[in-house]
Amino acid sequence: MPNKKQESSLQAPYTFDVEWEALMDDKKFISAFLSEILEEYVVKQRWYGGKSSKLKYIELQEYFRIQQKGEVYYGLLLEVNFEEAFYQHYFLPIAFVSDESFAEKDRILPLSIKGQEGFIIDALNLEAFRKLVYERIITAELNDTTRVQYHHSLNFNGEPYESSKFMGMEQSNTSIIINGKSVIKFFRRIYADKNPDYEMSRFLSERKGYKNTPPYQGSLSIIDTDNVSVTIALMQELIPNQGDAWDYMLKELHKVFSNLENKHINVDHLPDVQLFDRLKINDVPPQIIDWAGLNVFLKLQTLARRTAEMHIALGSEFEDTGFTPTNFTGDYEVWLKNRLLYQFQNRLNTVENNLHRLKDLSLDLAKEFLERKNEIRKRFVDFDWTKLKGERLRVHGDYHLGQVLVKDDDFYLLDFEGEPESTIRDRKVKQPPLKDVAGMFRSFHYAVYATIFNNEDSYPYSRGELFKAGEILYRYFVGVFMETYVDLIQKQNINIGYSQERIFILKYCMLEKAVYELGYEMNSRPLWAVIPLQGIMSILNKTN
Ligand SMILES: Nc1ncnc2c1ncn2[C@@H]1O[C@H](COP(=O)(O)OP(=O)(O)O)[C@@H](O)[C@H]1O
Ligand SMILES: O=P(O)(O)O[C@H]1O[C@H](CO)[C@@H](O[C@H]2O[C@H](CO)[C@@H](O)[C@H](O)[C@H]2O)[C@H](O)[C@H]1O
Repeated sequence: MPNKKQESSLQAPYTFDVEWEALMDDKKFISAFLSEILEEYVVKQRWYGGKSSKLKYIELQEYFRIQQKGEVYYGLLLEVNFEEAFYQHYFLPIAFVSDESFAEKDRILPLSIKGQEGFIIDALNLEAFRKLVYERIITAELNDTTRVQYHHSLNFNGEPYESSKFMGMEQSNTSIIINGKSVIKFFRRIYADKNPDYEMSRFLSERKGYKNTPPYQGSLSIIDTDNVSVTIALMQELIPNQGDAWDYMLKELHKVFSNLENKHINVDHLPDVQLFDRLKINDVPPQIIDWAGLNVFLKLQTLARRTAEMHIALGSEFEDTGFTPTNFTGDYEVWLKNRLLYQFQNRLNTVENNLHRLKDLSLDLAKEFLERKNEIRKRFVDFDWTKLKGERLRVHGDYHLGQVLVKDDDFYLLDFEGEPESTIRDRKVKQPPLKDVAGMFRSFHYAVYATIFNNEDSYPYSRGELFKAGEILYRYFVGVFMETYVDLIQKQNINIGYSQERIFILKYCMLEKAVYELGYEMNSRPLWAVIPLQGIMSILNKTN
């Protein structure tokens, strides 16, 4: 493939004799802007997901105008090409400002156009831009047939714009809070399709009236040159909250582990239970309730109820083929195995190449992971669709405690974009709903081990005892969640399979998730790789 990197042609001070409205048609500007300016700018952004690969060149895939009453901004769709022979698309909205005080952050380029000095900046920094997008959404025509399409839900009457600010959370997209009541999430990584977050948000809240996700309010999408609708932004109601369920769980677990000492608990005397056994609260032994407290189990029941209700809504569609439930098939089996074996090979390579970055327990577990590769591979191959009687549905796809907001005594489910590594098509494939449940169980396991590793010194127990107590607690969490989830979903006639099928799918999906997580952690926070490694071994070592 020819290297498209352009020769340097843009000289500071960057001066152009065209209006801002015509700048994007200036080929000299475009080629220099992409190769000299954006290549440096993009790689430094929090939202840029190509940091572990080598950028080759950037192309402008397309651009569109975001405009109102003579006020013009450009939405750029950038195609970032990598030396490793793949590419990613990113959305970057740009504005030209002549007042330096508007260009304090995310300044991309100083330039002079038609004698007017100023800066190109990321338009999201500009209140006028955020206001414009909000106003265009709330005043959108019902059937917008233009290329840049704004949409608002008929359930939503947008109030006049008053204020906006960045959400300010650690996130891979960029969310803006409007009037303290709405959130507009501008997707940064763009796929040539409707974003699953948009599709699921609209389907669940607008079409099915599911209450425990932020109601869909509106969106911005473009019709690209191939006539495909590409989601650029999603607007939802802001849910006032007390943080996410991950932080909530870590606080609860710290109390539970501290109780080991406070309540003089001998870990060897804690009653145990089989993983996946269904438990009503009354089935949880008094010693366990005394140790962990009743509240956390009640909360898990609520979370299980909200999860089941989400799947009941997702399984109740009979018209829109993107959502209608379906069965297991041979094609699904081939797709699944190909994907998982490819992912597993990638994880083996990542671990092999990064062993030098691991030590102590991580290193021991990573070596065991490599030694047991054939056993793991066999588990992935051991999937026979003819034995499975349950349904497949559209699912959350990346369900974990960090995707759940805590509000009073209830939970709200967020971020239906799916696993960041999967292709957009793979994210829309219907899956057993237990895949989400398995994701949540992995998250419980994560939270248990994160609590132990974060606070080990403050619990006067050996690591072996803490692991043992943690695994027991985890099994009770799983059991209580299972009982509420399975009971509710079966009452609503969603077929998640017979008892052995359910356990098979949960184990299969948990191994899949833990292997996925191993790659995620090795790439983003290697110190955490010990948690999925511990999870993989705990799944492999379970005999039943
Ligand atoms: N509608 C909402 N109401 C309240 N907080 C929200 C809402 N949407 C997102 N958030 C907050 O922003 C964070 C990031 O949102 P998320 O959709 O997960 O973005 P990303 O896809 O960029 O990770 C969430 O964890 C949550 O704390
Ligand atoms: O929230 P994202 O959609 O970006 O999901 C990615 O990042 C998650 C971490 O923030 C990662 O989740 C893993 O770590 C969580 C604790 O931080 C834990 O609760 C999850 O169970 C575990 O999978 C997720 O896998 C990744 O896709």
